[in-house]
Amino acid sequence: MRVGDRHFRSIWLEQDGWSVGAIDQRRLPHDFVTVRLATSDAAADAIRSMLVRGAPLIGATAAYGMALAMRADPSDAALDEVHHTLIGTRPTAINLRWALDEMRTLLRPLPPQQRTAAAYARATAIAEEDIAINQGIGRNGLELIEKIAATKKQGERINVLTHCNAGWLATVDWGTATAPVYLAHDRGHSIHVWVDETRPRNQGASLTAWELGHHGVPHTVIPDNTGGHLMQHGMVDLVIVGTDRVTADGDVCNKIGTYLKALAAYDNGVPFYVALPSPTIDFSVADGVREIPIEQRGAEEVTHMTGQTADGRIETVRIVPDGSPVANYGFDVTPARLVTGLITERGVLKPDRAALAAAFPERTAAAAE
Ligand SMILES: CSC[C@H]1O[C@H](OP(=O)(O)O)[C@H](O)[C@@H]1O
Repeated sequence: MRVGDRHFRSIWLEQDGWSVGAIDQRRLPHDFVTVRLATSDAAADAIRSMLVRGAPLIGATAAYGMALAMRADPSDAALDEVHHTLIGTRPTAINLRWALDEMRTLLRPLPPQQRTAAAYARATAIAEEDIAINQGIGRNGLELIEKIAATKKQGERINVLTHCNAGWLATVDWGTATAPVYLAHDRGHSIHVWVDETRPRNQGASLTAWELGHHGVPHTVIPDNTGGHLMQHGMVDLVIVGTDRVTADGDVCNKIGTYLKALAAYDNGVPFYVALPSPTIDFSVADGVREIPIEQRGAEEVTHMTGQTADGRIETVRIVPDGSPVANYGFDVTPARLVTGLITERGVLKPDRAALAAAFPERTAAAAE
């Protein structure tokens, strides 16, 4: 998407045809820095450190990581080792496992000498597919926004609330939750986004606000605890969030705090939508609260904050007393009963097994094998 007068994706194949470029999202919003990943270990470190983050993007990065590994050593042992290394980087987003299993299923039967070219072709296809899927999500979500626009006076603002970053930075391009917003804005609708800052890593304040600002979308950054108040006062027309894993029964795992937004939305009759590409559906699990592994990240993400001083220096400061214990759960699960609809590339679906199976029969067949 747009960064000033240039267009970027979140990940790309470099001119050399084999190394991988990515935006260092840890440096945003203060510095726009790109990096070149030249080994599968560098790809794994990029995922672990959240240099790249967002369910679809870590899947695409892992796919390219396997291609980098095959370029270095296309043996069976190397294939198994890189699959094991990459799948262990982050446990919650199912896109990571989906992409790695796709790659291994493709590569395993091939003679080693054919694996590198096949790996790069499939990794590139996964990235291109993500863009096309997100454009489909955008079109299907736009219909929801335009239905709301039709109930408002000419030019009256449509207010969307989102949590964390499910924007183009969380995918290869366009984003999931933001794709309908970008399309609505580009079509001239008066759309505004309440952006949850999303403690502790502040993906909303640092990434979603940065994205929307570069695209010219009106937005307001709010502390995480504000959404319920806004909904009580009729200031939110709909909530659209992303997700890291949706179960066969429609439970939604997403950034910590999403469940609380869903409860507030349910209590105030605000439509709560989740935007997702089909690789985010995990047909092998039903009960999200009990079956989805929730990543716990380091205490330093809670005890410290990083920001920019008035004279432009980047500083990290402690905000929690030394010695105070910390819990840092990265995700939570919103039960399907709190979800109004799932915005997918194949339409807006009810959050239930029958709707998901009907929309994606090929995925349910594969899960049954
Ligand atoms: C389009 S999926 C984005 C999803 O991923 C984020 O998690 P993280 O920033 O930790 O990778 C968050 O849960 C977003 O909703």
